[in-house]
Amino acid sequence: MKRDIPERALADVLLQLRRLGISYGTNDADERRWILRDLDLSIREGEFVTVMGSSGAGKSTLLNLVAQTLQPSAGQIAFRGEVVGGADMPSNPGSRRQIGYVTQDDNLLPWRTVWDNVMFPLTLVGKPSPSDVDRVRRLIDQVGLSQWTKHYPHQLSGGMRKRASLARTLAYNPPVVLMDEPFGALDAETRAQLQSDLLELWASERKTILFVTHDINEAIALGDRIIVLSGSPGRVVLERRIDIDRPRDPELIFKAPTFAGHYDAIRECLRSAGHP
Ligand SMILES: Nc1ncnc2c1ncn2[C@@H]1O[C@H](COP(=O)(O)OP(=O)(O)OP(=O)(O)O)[C@@H](O)[C@H]1O
Repeated sequence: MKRDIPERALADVLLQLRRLGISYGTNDADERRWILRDLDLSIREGEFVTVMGSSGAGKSTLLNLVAQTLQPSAGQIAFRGEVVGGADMPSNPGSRRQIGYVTQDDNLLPWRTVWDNVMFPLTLVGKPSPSDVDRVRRLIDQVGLSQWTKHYPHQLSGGMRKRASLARTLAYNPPVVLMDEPFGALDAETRAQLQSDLLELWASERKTILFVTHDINEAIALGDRIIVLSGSPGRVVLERRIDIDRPRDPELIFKAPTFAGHYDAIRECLRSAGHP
């Protein structure tokens, strides 16, 4: 594996995957098909990690393991040094609440307004406090939907629904946010705007983000670090730190002096992994 990341002290590691693996099949170990195997990854507090890889390499599976919606077949997941998930452990609803998940679909509830959709996760855990309400108002403002709080999802554009979905995920303030190709279906202009807005939100909220994308420009524009998964079973085959200064403008990221070097290295790695 090509790795340009120095070994880091574990002190600032928020999330650690240790020899993580998942397989499907019969109970006979020999017949199981491993989707991910022996995956080691440490993610620092506040880090933005983008995940790339060929189709079927296990990117969504990786997010589902971190979200604990899938049970690993091997290895462990540690959060702030404490093991919260593993092959021999039942899933832990308490640690799941540390994780926000923005999926490819926005998953907004069609019968609720924007305001009620964003409030929804908070209402699940009790009566929202005045500070919760303030936070939701601020998030809706930050994603540019203040004029749309009384509208229903079907009255919004695709980009606006993504914004509402992002605000809803951030509403309960999870330290980790997983994003699975959230902007994949949007037109280029909307996508660039959402990327910028996401970077602003990330800077103000200081979340730790694990973001899956098929778009090399997007991966470079957003990430502190890019990892590429490949193979069957999937493993990390490239890990690359993106040394481009922040704040970044996703639309002009190609002008950064080191952009071409990153782009070529990632493209080459994806090509040899069978990515079109
Ligand atoms: N329940 C399951 N049983 C068996 N195999 C599964 C199951 N779920 C996923 N897989 C397999 O796991 C592999 C990884 O799937 P995953 O969706 O994580 O890939 P991905 O990298 O996100 O792909 P894409 O880029 O196409 O979204 C695929 O080969 C898929 O067929």
